[in-house]
Amino acid sequence: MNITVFCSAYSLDDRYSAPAAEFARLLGEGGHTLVWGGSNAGLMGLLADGVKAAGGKLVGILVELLAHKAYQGADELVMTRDLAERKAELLARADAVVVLVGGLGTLDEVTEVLELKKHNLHGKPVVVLDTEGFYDGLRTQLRRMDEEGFLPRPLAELITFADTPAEVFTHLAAAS
Ligand SMILES: C/C(=C\CNc1ncnc2c1ncn2[C@@H]1O[C@H](COP(=O)(O)O)[C@@H](O)[C@H]1O)CO
Repeated sequence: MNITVFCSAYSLDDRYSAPAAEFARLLGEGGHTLVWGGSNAGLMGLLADGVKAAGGKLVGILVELLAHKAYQGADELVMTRDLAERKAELLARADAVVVLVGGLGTLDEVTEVLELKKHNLHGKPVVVLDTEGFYDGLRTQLRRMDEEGFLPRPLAELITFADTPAEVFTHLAAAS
């Protein structure tokens, strides 16, 4: 399975990096391919190192403006002209999307994927690994949208949340 992952470009403490490393190991050992932003920065680099060490493949979708942060050792690197083109490519290459902890870049990516799914422009599973309750706020906001009529279809059809790396793969298996 090609699994597109959105996550932080910053180095984070063990609370966040250990579950990301565990997720990377499971992805690689499962024989999956990591599709990601193609950077060696922070959690993105840790993720790629972990997938590679566990025998998985790496497909990096880079953007010209961040080419100097390219991960060395990917199986394939795709250069895109701008962030919009990169987001489209990250989704086009995915069988499923997984979201790890991250900042504005990650939030932008997952929001776009959900908006496209809302309009039935794709039907790919989207699973959030909610490490340390990092996404409690997002969960609350999305639930409120669901309960108060801001979504055209049930939230559960758009996104699922997992508490552990292993649970992410349980959700992905159930969706495929
Ligand atoms: C942090 C530094 C450079 C950032 N380099 C990036 N390289 C590749 N992809 C990136 C980078 N920054 C953001 N992205 C994309 O957004 C997500 C991470 O953003 P966040 O704001 O950290 O959550 C990630 O999924 C990428 O696709 C300087 O060292």
